[in-house]
Amino acid sequence: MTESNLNKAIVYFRVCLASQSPRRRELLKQIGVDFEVRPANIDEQRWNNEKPYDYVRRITLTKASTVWQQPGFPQDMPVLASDTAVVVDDDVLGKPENEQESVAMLSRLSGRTHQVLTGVGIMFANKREFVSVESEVTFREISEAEMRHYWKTGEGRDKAGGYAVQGLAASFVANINGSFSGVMGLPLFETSALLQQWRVAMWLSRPHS
Ligand SMILES: Cc1cn([C@H]2C[C@H](O)[C@@H](COP(=O)(O)OP(=O)(O)OP(=O)(O)O)O2)c(=O)[nH]c1=O
Repeated sequence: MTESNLNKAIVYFRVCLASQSPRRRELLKQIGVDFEVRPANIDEQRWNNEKPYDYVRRITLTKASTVWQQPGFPQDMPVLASDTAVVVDDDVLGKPENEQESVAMLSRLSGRTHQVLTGVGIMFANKREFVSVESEVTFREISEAEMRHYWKTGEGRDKAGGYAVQGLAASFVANINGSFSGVMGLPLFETSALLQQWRVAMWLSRPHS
């Protein structure tokens, strides 16, 4: 394929983002991808003894396939989905529903390093691909008063692990080793590489004159 042909292929590659997350929308926009949004709304319950990686992979691919199978979904558009898990001592922290849960989660993260695992999946017809990125995030010690104040700001409410690195919780984060965008919900380097691979594969599978 010549470079000019590949550039033409880029023009008609639109994806569906299977997510209700405003962060994922913002991040995908940042790398210039043309997309529409259809949330998957699936049951995100973790199975007993399911390893964090297996959990993130299953949930990511279930989000993608749920949207792909929606009645009337256009069968010429790939679906992109993602899932983020905050992992501490092999436990996956969910999203806190009240102040008590929020304080309990932040107490587990205070003064130590945890992992944030984000998966990205893409699905088109019978093809699917999955990649994941694990980042190590180190929090300084956080006082209970700070945790309670943080809950009241509302920022931790719909976030895995009860915090958002892109907001006020940046002042808790002493170090990140990995992908900042991955911690925020969509690892941009890996997402863009995945889309680039697909762009080439889809271009090659089209009839050309
Ligand atoms: C750790 C962390 C998570 N988050 C967010 C990203 C995700 O929106 C959310 C993780 O929950 P997810 O279940 O991965 O995503 P979601 O339910 O918000 O959206 P959908 O399933 O429809 O795609 O937490 C941040 O915004 N910043 C952070 O620092």
